[in-house]
Amino acid sequence: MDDSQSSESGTLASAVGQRCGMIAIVGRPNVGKSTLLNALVGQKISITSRKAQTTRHRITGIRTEGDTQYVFVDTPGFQTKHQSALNKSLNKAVTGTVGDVDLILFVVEAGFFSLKDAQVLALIQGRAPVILVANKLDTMHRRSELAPWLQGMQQRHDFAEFVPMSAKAPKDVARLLEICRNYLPQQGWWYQPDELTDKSERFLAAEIVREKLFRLTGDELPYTSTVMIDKFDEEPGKTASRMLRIAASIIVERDGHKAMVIGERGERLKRIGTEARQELEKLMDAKVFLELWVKVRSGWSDDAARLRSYGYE
Ligand SMILES: Nc1nc2c(ncn2[C@@H]2O[C@H](COP(=O)(O)OP(=O)(O)OP(=O)(O)O)[C@@H](O)[C@H]2O)c(=O)[nH]1
Repeated sequence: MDDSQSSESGTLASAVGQRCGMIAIVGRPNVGKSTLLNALVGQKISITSRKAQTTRHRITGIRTEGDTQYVFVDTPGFQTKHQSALNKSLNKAVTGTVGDVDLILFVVEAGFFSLKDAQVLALIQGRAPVILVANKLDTMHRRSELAPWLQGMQQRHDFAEFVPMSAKAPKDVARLLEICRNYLPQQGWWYQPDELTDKSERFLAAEIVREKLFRLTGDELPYTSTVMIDKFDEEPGKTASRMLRIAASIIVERDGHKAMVIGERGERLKRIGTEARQELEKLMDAKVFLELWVKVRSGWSDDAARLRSYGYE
């Protein structure tokens, strides 16, 4: 057997028996989508909060377990308007392969079904198989009401399965993962098995800067503006805590947008940097040094506007 043959069969051999597919997690705000996603992926990759609507963007998490690679999408009400560069590129990679998701986890609170839940359910009719995840089971006081409630739910949609559970109970999460596996096609993995480590933090850094950028500029800034992470280095710390050096570029279309982002005497950019740094430190449990640049896409003139936001400010 010559070299080319052996490497080819090596690739095939590695894909045999593998499963891989895309799973969308949908539901109205506050039902626990982010909590579930984090638990399924096994790492904090999505921002959770008691406040509704904290998930602004689609964040994809990848979990590789045994023979299966699960690619998760967190989609608040199928919002597509504020898509990040990350998600666009991930989506491109993924849609090229499958066209659509393989499985939808429709998350509701066990025992409840509101108009908002119905609106989300209407969006997913006729798509991939849908599993009803009846989350927050731990908060349901009368368990005897579960069976009739589930029966009522079956009238609303031809759900593939019902999974009453709590996203906060690891055993429930492991069971859900096993169930999901059955819906993923047999095909080779799209990502490295260890993907979702440094990279996801890098992605997350861009998401957070982006979130602060849009929140602090209001509706003024066009959504064509993007954030790119130029540097994401972990420094070997002298102390036990981690130390991250992150440099990011906010890329805008026009000089006028650049001025808008920078604000008067650099105030707005400074605030974006400070708020992003504080949140990153909390999420990544690290001391963060964040450097932000504002660049105009045409020409990439990165002359002015640099902000250093040091951890010891
Ligand atoms: N008791 C209990 N609380 C849960 C469970 N899952 C999530 N929560 C809580 O519900 C709240 C909302 O959870 P999130 O994961 O942020 O909800 P979300 O659906 O992502 O919300 P949006 O980002 O607004 O779309 C948080 O306070 C979670 O801690 C659960 O199984 N049991």
